[in-house]
Amino acid sequence: MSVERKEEEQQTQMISSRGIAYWTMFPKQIFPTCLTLNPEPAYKPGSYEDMQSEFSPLLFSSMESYLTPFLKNFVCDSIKFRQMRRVMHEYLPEGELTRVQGHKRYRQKIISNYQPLHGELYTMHAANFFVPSFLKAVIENTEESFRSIMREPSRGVFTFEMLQPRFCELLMSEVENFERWVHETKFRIMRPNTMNKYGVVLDDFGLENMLEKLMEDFIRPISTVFFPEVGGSTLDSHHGFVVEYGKQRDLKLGFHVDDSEVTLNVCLGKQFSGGELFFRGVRCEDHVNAETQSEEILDYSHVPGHAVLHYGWHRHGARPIKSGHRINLLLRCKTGAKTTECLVRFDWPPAPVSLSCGLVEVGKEGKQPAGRRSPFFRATEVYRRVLQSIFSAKKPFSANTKSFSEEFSPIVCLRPLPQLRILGLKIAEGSHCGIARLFSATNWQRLVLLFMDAFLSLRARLLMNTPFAGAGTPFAGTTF
Ligand SMILES: O=C(O)CCC(=O)C(=O)O
Ligand SMILES: [Fe+2]
Repeated sequence: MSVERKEEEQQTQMISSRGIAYWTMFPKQIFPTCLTLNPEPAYKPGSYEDMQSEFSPLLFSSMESYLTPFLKNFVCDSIKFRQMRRVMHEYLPEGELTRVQGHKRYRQKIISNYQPLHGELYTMHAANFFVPSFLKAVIENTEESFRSIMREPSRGVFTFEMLQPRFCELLMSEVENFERWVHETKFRIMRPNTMNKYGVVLDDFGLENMLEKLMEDFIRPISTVFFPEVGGSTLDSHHGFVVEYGKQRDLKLGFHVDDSEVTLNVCLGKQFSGGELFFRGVRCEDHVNAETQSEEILDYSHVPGHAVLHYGWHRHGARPIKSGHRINLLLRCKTGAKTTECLVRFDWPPAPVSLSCGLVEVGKEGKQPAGRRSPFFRATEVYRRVLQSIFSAKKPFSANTKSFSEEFSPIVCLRPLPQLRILGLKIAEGSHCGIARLFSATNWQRLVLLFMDAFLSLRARLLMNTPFAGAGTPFAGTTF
């Protein structure tokens, strides 16, 4: 019996005991409409921790508020669970599930064979890991406390002392031990990214939970203050690894942007010269090669124990190392991977905006609530990702996202995905453009909800199974 079938039966049995088994037999027929346009803001979703699934329980919780009222009112969580799981499967990109499962097996294989050297690294011991000034600032958790330990040598690049020397030593020694094990067992490991031939992914050999804590309890509070516009307060997934430079290691790192909203880069050691980190301004994907303004130029020399925190889209690279050996801990943090909590509603007029570089800078003259910094919006990137996520599912049109505005504005209806429609979406026309955020989640991408354009009062949403409002009618039926 297939796993799926078996699971289905088990679930049916479980539900039968409550006398409503038949609901689960024909889920699609019974519930052709599963999700609604508007989540209920005050809705309290249930917990899906106990449900066996390939998806994160958080994903189910966050999706629950988008269920139709009919489904939401069901007392039986299994029914909701099944419906949501069905929708996720329907919209999951081909191969994604296989990839995720393959990586899970890869990690399990390492973790069940590799013997850690320093067990104390594997759970968060803040007092042992961080320098007191850093800890104090995070505990106080105010912009002032963070600024009191930080420098901002270039806009959006923050540097501060963070890790205790002993922690750095232990982590480097653990990495060395892991590499020894890899060498001895001839285990084929995946390197942190395509640019590094050396370095290891810390999440792959057991440090995932500790690094998740590092992101949640230490980096997210800081990002909430300094990187709100890219979802700093909702960072919910990370990629943690070390990079190594030196003789018989990587020598430098080319100019690039990270696949992250916010990146933490901390030097662990050891002795070295050269290898400076250089920054050249934040750009969206379409403009990564655009000119650099003089005020965007920053060269930074790494100091062991000291951290740099920056936008993932801040263009940067590392200069060649001249001597010695440099090891850095990298934590690339992303938002929206696990939950849709990042459905941030921009509640102030975002005007004026400019799309000259796809990087929308908002607010110089615009009104902003006190305490908010003038933010960047990676509008082009957001649109691209929204479209890509839709297109890659079924390829309804030739996915030339650049000509999106001519092709689809102002009303978009993705016919081959009849349930998915974006209405009233006006993109990148002239000098005005709304604020749009992609609230993606690994598997939730097909279900992208979204967007608003407060400036133009246009609303664009990705609709699920809701009636088409009719071409030419800006969708204005709802407000956030
Ligand atoms: O070597 C460094 O400090 C930069 C590393 C980096 O930017 C990366 O791995 O993405
Ligand atoms: Fe990087």
